Amino acid sequence: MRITILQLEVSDHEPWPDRVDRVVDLVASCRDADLVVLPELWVPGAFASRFFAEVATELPGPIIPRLGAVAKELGAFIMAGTFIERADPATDRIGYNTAVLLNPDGAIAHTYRKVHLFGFHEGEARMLAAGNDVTTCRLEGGRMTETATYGTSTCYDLRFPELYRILVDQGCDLLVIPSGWPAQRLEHWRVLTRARAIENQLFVVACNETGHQQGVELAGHSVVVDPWGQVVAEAGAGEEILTVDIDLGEVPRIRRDFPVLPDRRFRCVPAN
Ligand SMILES: NC(=O)CCC(=O)C(=O)O
Repeated sequence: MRITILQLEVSDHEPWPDRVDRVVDLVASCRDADLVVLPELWVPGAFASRFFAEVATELPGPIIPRLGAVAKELGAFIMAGTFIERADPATDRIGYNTAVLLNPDGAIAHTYRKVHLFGFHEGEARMLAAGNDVTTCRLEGGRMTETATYGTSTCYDLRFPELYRILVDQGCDLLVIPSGWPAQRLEHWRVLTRARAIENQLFVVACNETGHQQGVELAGHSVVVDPWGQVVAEAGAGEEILTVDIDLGEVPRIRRDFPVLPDRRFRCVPAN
């Protein structure tokens, strides 16, 4: 399976409508990918909370159909990153931080509302509503010759390992993590992406932003980690397109040869 990560520069100096046009063109250039992956909240910027209300939309909104048309043209899945999905106006929250997967027909195949909101009472933690559902989606068709069980989580979720056990219990072998992770905590990113791959014995595809938003420097260093915890490919600090071929057959091989998961003793229950 060929995966292309678009590690986008998302900086305050670029007006977001310009970025949307630029990114749609970039995605359209990914001609040989089975799956194209975009980062978290790349339209406003993960830390550019002053734009959240302005870009909030019901799904699909104006941008996702443009990417859907590209998915159809490429015959590829597009993990379109995350969007501010407008919430019920009766609540005091603008919306959800929602990850959207498009299938090769250009339709929405899966959504995931970020469960753990970042900011400790500021930023998205104050402005957005948390999701509760953790589900997987089968990837087959399009250009793909194999099938994957796709699961996703968003950025800060990486710090909560119990979420990933729910995905593993649903057969997840490909974990895609759109992110807006700051440079200040790059070493946490490196350790946690590998830890999630090792403990769950699956592929981790983590797509980060780069650039500067509201005084925060984003780390870049998007990464693909195999189910043994080895880094298959890692981007640098700037905007970059990273293409990698993975063999999903490694997941059942490693789970068979080093069968850690059946030794689990505890199961997770939602905290609230
Ligand atoms: N966008 C985010 O969720 C940022 C998470 C973060 O900075 C951290 O976990 O550290």
